[in-house]
Amino acid sequence: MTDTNAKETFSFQTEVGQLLDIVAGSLYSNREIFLRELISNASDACDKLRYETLTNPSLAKNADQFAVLLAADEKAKTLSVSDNGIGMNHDDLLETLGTIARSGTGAFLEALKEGEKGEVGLIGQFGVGFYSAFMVADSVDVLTRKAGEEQSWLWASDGKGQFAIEPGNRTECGTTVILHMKKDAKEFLEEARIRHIVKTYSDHISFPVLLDAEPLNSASAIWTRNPKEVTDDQHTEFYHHTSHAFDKPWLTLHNRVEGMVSHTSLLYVPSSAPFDLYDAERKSHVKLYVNRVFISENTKGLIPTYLRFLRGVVDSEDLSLNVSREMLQSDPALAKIKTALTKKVIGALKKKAQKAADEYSTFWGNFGAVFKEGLIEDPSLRDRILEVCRFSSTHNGELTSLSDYVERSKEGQDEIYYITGEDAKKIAQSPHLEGFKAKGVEVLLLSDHVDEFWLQHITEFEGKKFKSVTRGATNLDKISGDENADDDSDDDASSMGLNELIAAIKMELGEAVKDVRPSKRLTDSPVCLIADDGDMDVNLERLLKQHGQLQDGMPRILELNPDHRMVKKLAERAKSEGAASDDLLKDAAHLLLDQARISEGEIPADPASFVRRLSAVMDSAF
Ligand SMILES: Nc1ncnc2c1ncn2[C@@H]1O[C@H](COP(=O)(O)OP(=O)(O)OP(=O)(O)O)[C@@H](O)[C@H]1O
Repeated sequence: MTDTNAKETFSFQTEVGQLLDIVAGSLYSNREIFLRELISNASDACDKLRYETLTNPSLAKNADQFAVLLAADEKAKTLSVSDNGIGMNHDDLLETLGTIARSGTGAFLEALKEGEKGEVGLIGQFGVGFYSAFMVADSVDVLTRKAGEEQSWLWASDGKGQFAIEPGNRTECGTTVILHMKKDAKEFLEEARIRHIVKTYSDHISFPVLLDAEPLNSASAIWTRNPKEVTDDQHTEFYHHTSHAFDKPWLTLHNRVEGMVSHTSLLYVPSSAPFDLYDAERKSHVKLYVNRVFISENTKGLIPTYLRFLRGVVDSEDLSLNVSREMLQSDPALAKIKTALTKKVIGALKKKAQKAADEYSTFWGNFGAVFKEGLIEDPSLRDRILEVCRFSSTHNGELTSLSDYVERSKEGQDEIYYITGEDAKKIAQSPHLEGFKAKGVEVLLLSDHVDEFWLQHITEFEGKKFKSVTRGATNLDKISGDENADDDSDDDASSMGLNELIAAIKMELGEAVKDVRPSKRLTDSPVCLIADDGDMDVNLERLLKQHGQLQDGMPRILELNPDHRMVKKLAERAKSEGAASDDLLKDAAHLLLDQARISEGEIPADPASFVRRLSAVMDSAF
């Protein structure tokens, strides 16, 4: 229990202390953003209380009159920001105004650690929330009372390592933040300055922001305005406010849908990837409003998880206000909104991809891996999703669509070739590609984990089957390739001794390989490993092993390049008398297998034996 009469003193969390040192000492030119942050918090508090009053109307007497009040006292040198929102109790104060609550603040500190001191200028972009008050104030008081509770509290700090909490004397719920302004920050007490700051940064706030009872902002939710009347700067401010991001929106989608389930959506695609994009929870971050009433930050069932990079709001008057957040998730109307939004977003991406391929590549670099999850998750929209997917390929350094790939495919080519792996640069160098490159046959280079998985679900595109170049036999002969690049390897395997070499290698390697055979896909490298047609692709096997979902891999097929000088020499040796007891041939069999493994980025199965054999072979060369 808290002793309600005593004044208690606490130390800030270490990171807050560090942050406050930076904030308080900064002669930062954009200090005015402190007001944006405080108004944003006040507006969030009103949103929260308005939601609570849906189920408990007695919580707010003036539920229709939520507002943010600003008051400047030039004599006392104080500026106060008040709201009649949810308020905070003793525990809330301890939890939030003493620790780092917002992700942006943590990111700011990280950037600061990595970067130069000059990066302090980034405060404006990151926004450090409540703590930015200390850029302009010597000390800050917070007088607050939580809705539904009798006790109010006064939090006070000079931002120098400690803060105090004691009982306060507030009669209504809500919060007042009182800033005791620094000498050099008196400008922020001037009416004109305040008016300008609010208009610049907080016009989108949907509650009235009043200075001496005079409204300073439009106080209409930005998404309810005519899209043509919202400027880019206003969008950016709203995007920052609603998503706690600090970049600019790459794409803005503002739509109104009338019909069975009417709704307005204002969605943003960020221009850089948010921190939590790959969090296990895969949360959506689009806020749901019902008839202007804020419902939830992360409503499940509103946005598909593969569009979790979207930010913004959706507001519908056709959802019920009188059900819990959980029940709302299973409302069929919500599912209809989700489908409509998804189609809109994919449609807009398609347009961007067609009209601004360069920009689209940047988007794809940020979010492509997440977006491709939709190929698995959303079978009903698979074709539309596939249409806007882009892939690296051996064609050139640019991304390609599947349709363009198909258009470029060679005569007789009825497959879409791909190679998967973890590192785009490495797979581009893979020996498996040699034969394809020589024939000018394009191969998709797929380096996202998700690629392995959607390829299990989608087997063809425009009548052409997807085919891994690291699995099964290749049929490059039937494809008419580029001039002079045709394979003219000597097929007389027996006269070369190739059959004998293959037999010797098989004998020596035993069950370590599934088969040994001449290769059609190699031109420069002597060997490579291939998965058999029915077996698991090499990269998928590697991924599953990494995640502990697979113990042992399948034996692979070892392919030899019959045109390679070393293979030819070995073949000659295999043909000669005494081959059966030729130690060098035996060592070479193991070394070839290890070499194929190494070229895939793996380590030899038995590194000690590998080194011994390598030494023996090198030794015999001198
Ligand atoms: N006026 C207020 N009324 C009620 N709670 C507030 C108010 N101002 C701040 N808080 C509480 O303090 C917390 C910390 O605020 P701060 O501005 O530092 O970060 P934040 O607003 O949580 O960050 P983000 O903007 O990323 O959500 C808020 O989450 C909120 O719980």
